Amino acid sequence: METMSANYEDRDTLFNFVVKEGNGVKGLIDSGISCVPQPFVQPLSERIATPNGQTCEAVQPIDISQLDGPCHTEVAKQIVEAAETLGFFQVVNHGVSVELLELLKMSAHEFFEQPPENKAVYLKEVSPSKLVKYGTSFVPEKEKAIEEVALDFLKSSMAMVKRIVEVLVEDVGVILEEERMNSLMGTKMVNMNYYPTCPSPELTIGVGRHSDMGMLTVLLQDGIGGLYVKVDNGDWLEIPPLNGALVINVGDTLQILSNGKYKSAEHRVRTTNIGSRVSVPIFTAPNLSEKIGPLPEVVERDGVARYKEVLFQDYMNNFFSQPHDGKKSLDFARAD
Ligand SMILES: O=C(O)CCC(=O)C(=O)O
Ligand SMILES: [Fe+2]
Repeated sequence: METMSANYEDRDTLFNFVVKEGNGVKGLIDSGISCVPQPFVQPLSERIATPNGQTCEAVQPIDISQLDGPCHTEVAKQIVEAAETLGFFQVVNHGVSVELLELLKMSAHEFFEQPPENKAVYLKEVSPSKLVKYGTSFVPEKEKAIEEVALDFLKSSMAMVKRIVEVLVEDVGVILEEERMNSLMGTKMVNMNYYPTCPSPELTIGVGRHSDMGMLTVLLQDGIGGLYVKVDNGDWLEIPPLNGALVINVGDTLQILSNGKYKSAEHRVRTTNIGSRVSVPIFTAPNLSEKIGPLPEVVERDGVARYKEVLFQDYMNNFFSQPHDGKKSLDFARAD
């Protein structure tokens, strides 16, 4: 175990403490540092100076419960437009109980606020489960409570996710067979992110610029704020916390399938000094053996295939082989 006098300016010491020993960035903050160690200081171009972004029409929440009622056309249009422009939107009346969302946020805080030695048993090198890892997931036998809420969240949001994907796919004139739909959404993962209070938020970032690789991401964020999405003109727009709402964003796979119609959104997260923040994303992605490429009907209509067909496993390997760099991940599938 490191002591308070450890030299966190040294990359290796820092890596061992934060990653290998599983103390996380939270452990660093808890050790009493008053400034972000040099290796975490971001180049000017990556820092997020403004505490608040602008908000605009595009982030007004969509009442998804209206999708299968008399306003179907209107609501479907809102979803399609948001997916085509920002690639991000919020939904309310989504069928996931608001009590469950509250419980989830509480459980995430409880999990991360445990002493480091309790969390260390879930580190990926030692975790008893292949699917369950500290930083990405949990140990079912050991963390029954947290596993149950996370699973509930996953289960109760899936119908909504599928419905949104259906609406988006229908709008490009395609009806996917049940089997293909299930293969395209066969990989599901719930993460819990914890952003400790940061002594110098202006120097660093919570999560760097990236896009998500899958179909759609559902994200529960708490009231702290700090999630930004890149707009076409290069500005960053904050997706404001909205109690009871869920954030939905388009991933790379859906951009590829739609031949570029839907925008996998480049996003990033600011840190703050007002309090710790938790967020809980559910990622849906294809089965690893699934081939992904622009849907043939769309290519025919567009007259060009903007992406080539790739095995999702290869897409994912490439995605995780590089550090975050905006939407560079899509280059792997770009047609030459
Ligand atoms: O914490 C957030 O608001 C977003 C996190 C995120 O982008 C991710 O986990 O992929
Ligand atoms: Fe993300």
